[in-house]
Amino acid sequence: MQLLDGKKTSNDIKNEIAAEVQSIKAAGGKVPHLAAVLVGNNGASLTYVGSKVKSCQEIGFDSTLVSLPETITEDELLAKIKELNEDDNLDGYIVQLPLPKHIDEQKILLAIDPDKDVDGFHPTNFGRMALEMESFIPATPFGIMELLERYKVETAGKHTVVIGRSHIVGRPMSILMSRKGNPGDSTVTLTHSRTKDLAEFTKNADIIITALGVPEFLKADMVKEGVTVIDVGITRVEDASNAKGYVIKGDVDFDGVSKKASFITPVPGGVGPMTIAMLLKNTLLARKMRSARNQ
Ligand SMILES: Nc1nc(=O)c2c([nH]1)NC[C@@H]1CN(c3ccc(C(=O)N[C@@H](CCC(=O)O)C(=O)O)cc3)C=[N+]21
Repeated sequence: MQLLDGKKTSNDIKNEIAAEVQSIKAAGGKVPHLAAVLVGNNGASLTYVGSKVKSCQEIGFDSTLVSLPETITEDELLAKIKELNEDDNLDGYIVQLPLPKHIDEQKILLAIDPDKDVDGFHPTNFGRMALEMESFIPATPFGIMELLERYKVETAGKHTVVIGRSHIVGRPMSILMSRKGNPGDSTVTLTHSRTKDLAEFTKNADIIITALGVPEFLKADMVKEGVTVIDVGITRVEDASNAKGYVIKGDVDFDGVSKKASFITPVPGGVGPMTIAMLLKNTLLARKMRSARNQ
């Protein structure tokens, strides 16, 4: 069994990006600038946005945290987005999800300039991804593709089963794995909450990518020998014995499934850290695209 070490790989990627930032600086260019918009103060969101800002500092990016009150109206948020779109000093930004219920998420995502949409959530970027054109690829699926590539997991002709059809993980993942190329060229089954006999699919899968949010859902008797398992689940489970008051659980019963797997991601330290690294990679791409357009 080979562990797909997201923590180590994300550090490698961050070092590669940091080196590129140094050469941009040496050539007198502008360093990439990422902004994160955070509405309200959900605990998990604060943690993620915090580590995004910290990572920017580590690798020499400029970063801006736009912190807005939970009570902000949709129009006020749209005005803020217009401002970010027009800011010539900004290469890319993300609007941290989920947003408060009184705000229409789709309306917000549509307002983001696709050239600054480093999350790759705008329909333009999603469409470009599906059509195998150059685009920003959503950071979590992008991170999974990068892990598969760096660890040389064979995907061509393999049966990939994706669990979960969310717009930010499951659906894009199913598209990316079916695209031409390496990683890719996979035969994909996208399963979800209405799927009957899920285990009949997972038992026949060469690669399982699970983004469900149900702790330890995938058990050893649901997978075949030699399977590759990518665990995108991160659920905070209360645990008084832990200093933080919670532990993070993935969708996979790691102890059981890892005994049968050829490759497997841990949680934490798997897909999560890769997500941040690939967001930085998208921001670097955004900067290069802007400088090619002479801005
Ligand atoms: N617009 C937007 N873009 C996102 O990319 C986005 C988002 N909204 N909303 C929430 C999800 C979730 N997400 C994670 C990022 C890093 C870790 C991560 O680094 N996890 C660590 C553990 C971190 C912890 O202690 O909680 C790990 O798995 O090792 C997890 C989850 C990005 N998301």
